[in-house]
Amino acid sequence: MPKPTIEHIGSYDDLRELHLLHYIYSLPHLSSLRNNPAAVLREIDNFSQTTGKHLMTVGPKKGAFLADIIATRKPTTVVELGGFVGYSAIYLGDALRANGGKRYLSLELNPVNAAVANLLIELAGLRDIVTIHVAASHKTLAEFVKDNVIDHIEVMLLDHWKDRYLPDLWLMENLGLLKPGVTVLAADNCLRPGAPEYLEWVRATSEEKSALLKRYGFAAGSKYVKGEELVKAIKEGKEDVELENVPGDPTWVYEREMTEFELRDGRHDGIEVVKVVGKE
Ligand SMILES: C[S@@+](CC[C@H](N)C(=O)[O-])C[C@H]1O[C@@H](n2cnc3c(N)ncnc32)[C@H](O)[C@@H]1O
Repeated sequence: MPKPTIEHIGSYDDLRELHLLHYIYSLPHLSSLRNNPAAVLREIDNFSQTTGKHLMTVGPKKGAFLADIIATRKPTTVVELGGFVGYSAIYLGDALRANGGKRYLSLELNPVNAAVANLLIELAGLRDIVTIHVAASHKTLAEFVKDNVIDHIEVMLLDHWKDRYLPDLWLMENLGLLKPGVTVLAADNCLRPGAPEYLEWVRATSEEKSALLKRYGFAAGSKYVKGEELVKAIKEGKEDVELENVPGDPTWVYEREMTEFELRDGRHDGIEVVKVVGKE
């Protein structure tokens, strides 16, 4: 009988996400990892060192930087786009709990990655605070609005595929999820592999952003359902509404800062932190 073909299992062709699970669950000291987020994170890092299989997690340095944002802002809810095997959810879910927060919502497209993450989050004892939502981020964000799961973003980690950073920001600009003086967006990998379109947008003036929208082919007065109309359509359960590529709102004003981190190979990556200031 021919083997069934499953086009995508994990994010890596060698299924290292599944090897990671075997590695962790074969550890002789597994019981010492239970309800111990730091120990689970240490073992995820050890897996890469021991096997030479790199995992695209935020890792300890960027994890500490992001945890500091949570300690400073003390959000009730954190949303992350791109959960992978749960490293950032464990790191930041733990930081959120330590700072009085209640919900860490992790959005992950790939169900196999989500299954791995769920087991590791459970092992770390964070089941009560971290939930994983399996779908493309734009769909889950719209569902959150429809079901009143969130009415604004407090702290968000953007760490999914880099070409989705900007369309998802545009969606949030339209859905009223950005709250001046409150919302902080931390976008990983802005230098490597890089998210140039996202950086260009959050650094542009409103005139420059209007010009960018034209460049992206959004003609003025085009028929996209935007802003409050889009929120209404989502709440009414309309299914044919465009979510994946909604033109951004050029009037949002952002303050931004890039923090650089040295990677294992000596090259640099950066997290762009954007604070929502208001609207022009
Ligand atoms: C860089 S990894 C995330 C790493 C994770 N934040 C960590 O530090 O452990 C990117 C993840 O984003 C997921 N992803 C990519 N595009 C997505 C989308 N549109 N919605 C949700 N998840 C997405 C991929 O399946 C992958 O697991």
